Amino acid sequence: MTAAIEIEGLRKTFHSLRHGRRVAVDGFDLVVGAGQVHGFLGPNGSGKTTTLRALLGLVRADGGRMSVLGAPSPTHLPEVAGRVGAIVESPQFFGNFTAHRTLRLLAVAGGVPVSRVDEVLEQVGLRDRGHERVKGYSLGMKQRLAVASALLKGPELLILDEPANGLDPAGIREMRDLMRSLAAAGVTVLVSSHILGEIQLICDHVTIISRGRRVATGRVDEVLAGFDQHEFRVRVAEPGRAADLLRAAGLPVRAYADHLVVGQVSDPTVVSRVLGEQGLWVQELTPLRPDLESAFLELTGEGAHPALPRQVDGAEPAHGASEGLIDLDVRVGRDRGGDA
Ligand SMILES: Nc1ncnc2c1ncn2[C@@H]1O[C@H](COP(=O)(O)OP(=O)(O)OP(=O)(O)O)[C@@H](O)[C@H]1O
Repeated sequence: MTAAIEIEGLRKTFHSLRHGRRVAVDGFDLVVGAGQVHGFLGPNGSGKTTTLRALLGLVRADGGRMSVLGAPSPTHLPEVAGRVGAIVESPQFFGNFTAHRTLRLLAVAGGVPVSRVDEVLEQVGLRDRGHERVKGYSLGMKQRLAVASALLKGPELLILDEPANGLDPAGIREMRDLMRSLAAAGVTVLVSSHILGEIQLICDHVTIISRGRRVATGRVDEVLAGFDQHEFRVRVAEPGRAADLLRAAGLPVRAYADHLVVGQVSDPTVVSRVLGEQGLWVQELTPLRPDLESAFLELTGEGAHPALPRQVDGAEPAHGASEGLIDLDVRVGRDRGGDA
């Protein structure tokens, strides 16, 4: 697998008079294969933005090795900068400019043919509104304009930090469709988010960070498989008696108002046979698949279950580069200051 992004052992600690020492990223590893749509998940403050900023040379890492499209980062980023689009936090645009004018200026500044402006406006679904002033745009439209600006140079790798942040459900759906169409066009996408349902719908791979460390990585279905407890929802007349029978057969059972949840079911016919043999006919027998949200909550500490693995991470570490700061054409939003 060709890696579009490799991070190995990234470390970053912030020091400030007000908050003292704050370890943001603590030996973090990430590998994004070319062609993947890779979700980068973590709770607030877990180190996602710091990781992306370090990768893009916007903050100096304390240690670790990184590469982008094979180029050691940040030292050799300029060599691949033209092939990478990135949006780290919400970019600011001049409200009095139209999207068209904004993009035209960015195209000229970036040495990109201005004919790209209409193409990217079309790509993000803003072509009809491209001659309106940005100050009249919804948040979702501004986010799409940000993506359009990152697409101007036709990047093969797109890095998006929380693109769905603050969007309403319609805006999130638009962003999801946009990312899907980019993926279909062969763009590798790394997208950070804490909106898990969206990530599950969009991404084929996922890496989960908690307190600056990777706690899971892999294909979404592989990560979820680690959390499959083979549970089934069972509806049956006389649920009390059914629960006793199933427990006597050695299966863990949780009773709810109108159904039972039976665990460790490797073969569902066992459930129907145990109950059917005693004249209890099963009305519903539905597998309960783990979703990314429950896996995330287990891995990041909230709702942790002692019986579940805390670490489902079996990936190989990445190999990358050294340190130093460079200037990369990245759309950056609010800067929280601190040491860089
Ligand atoms: N410039 C800075 N100065 C001091 N501390 C910082 C700075 N940037 C980040 N931090 C701290 O580093 C930790 C990780 O923050 P980071 O923004 O990387 O997390 P995140 O996962 O992106 O969270 P969110 O989803 O809330 O943006 C937090 O404790 C944060 O307060």
